[in-house]
Amino acid sequence: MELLEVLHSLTSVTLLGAVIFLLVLFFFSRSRNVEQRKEPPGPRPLPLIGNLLHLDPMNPHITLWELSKKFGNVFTVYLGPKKVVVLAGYKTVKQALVNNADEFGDRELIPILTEISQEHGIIFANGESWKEMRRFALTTLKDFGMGKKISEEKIIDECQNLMEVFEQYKVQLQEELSSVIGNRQVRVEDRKNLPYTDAVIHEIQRLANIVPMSLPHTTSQDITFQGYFIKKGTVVYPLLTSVLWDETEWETPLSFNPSHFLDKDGKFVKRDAFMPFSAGRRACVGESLARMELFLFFSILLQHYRFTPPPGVTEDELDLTPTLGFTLNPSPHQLCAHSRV
Ligand code: HEM
Repeated sequence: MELLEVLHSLTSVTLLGAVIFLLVLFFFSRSRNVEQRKEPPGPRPLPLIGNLLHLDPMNPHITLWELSKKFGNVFTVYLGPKKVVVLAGYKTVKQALVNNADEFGDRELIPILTEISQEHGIIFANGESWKEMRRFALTTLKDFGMGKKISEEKIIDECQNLMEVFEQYKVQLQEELSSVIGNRQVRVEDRKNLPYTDAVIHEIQRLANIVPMSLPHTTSQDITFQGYFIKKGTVVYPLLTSVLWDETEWETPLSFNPSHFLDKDGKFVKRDAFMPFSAGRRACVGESLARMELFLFFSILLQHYRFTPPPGVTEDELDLTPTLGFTLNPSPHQLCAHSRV
């Protein structure tokens, strides 16, 4: 009987010891894991709503940009229950999208959109289908004449239609034609001789920042990035606002300054942090076409018209605050176009 009791108490002690041992083991392995898998920091989320209360719904990109100043260039926010890793600043966004293009190159698939597109198309697709469609789109755009004569003619036609619309309002002639362009038709090849116009267009794109959070990416595999562990399938926002307005890259990040793109002799200079079309394997497919359109529309319109606020409104009174939709758009407002010819 006594022997049984001794055995019984021995078993209890052994069991207790084993449990304590396992607990200690679990604790240490967990803390080592946490150490190894340090996740990007971020504001403390609330259950269900996450960090939604931290975000300005009208300007989420601005709030995220401000949060990056507090939590660093790689940080986590919860949009409701959804975890998002935000990448901020030119160097970090470039390191992720260009140097780690494969790991950060998948698109977040939004269920309703994938349902509609059946995962075909380019924007909301991944894998082989995306690769094929992207290649096809780029080839087709090239065949269609992206950057060549055919599309140039089409864009010029469109621009003339737009000018006819202005003409209907019998706009007033007020200023002379730009001395750089003169009276003849502007062509794409004129861009290199119009460094100031080119710099102004770039500066508008930089400051206007029309796709402020790019499009959502996801990680295609686990990755340790700048010392932080990011799990495969995590949604990633490359915060283009923080690139286009990066204080370490631009002399006057928040004010309009075409000199950002001009050297001391007035020649156009490219800037690495000019990334409105994003970068890496998911960068905008339509960049060349969009750049050509912007140049032709802008220079032809300015060649023919001088734009002013409507009578009774000063330039300072114009509300240029953009409205947030899929992209940042100008809010509707009235302008006067005064014919210059
Ligand atoms: C000023 C005009 C434009 C801007 C600022 C712009 C900007 C962007 C940005 C920031 C992205 C996301 C890239 C990323 O996920 O990292 C994108 C993707 C894309 N853009 Fe544009 N875009 C413009 C015009 C166009 C045009 C004219 C086209 C079509 C001809 C186009 C087609 C696309 C496509 C298909 C994608 C998805 C690429 C992919 O997921 O592989 N874009 N664009």
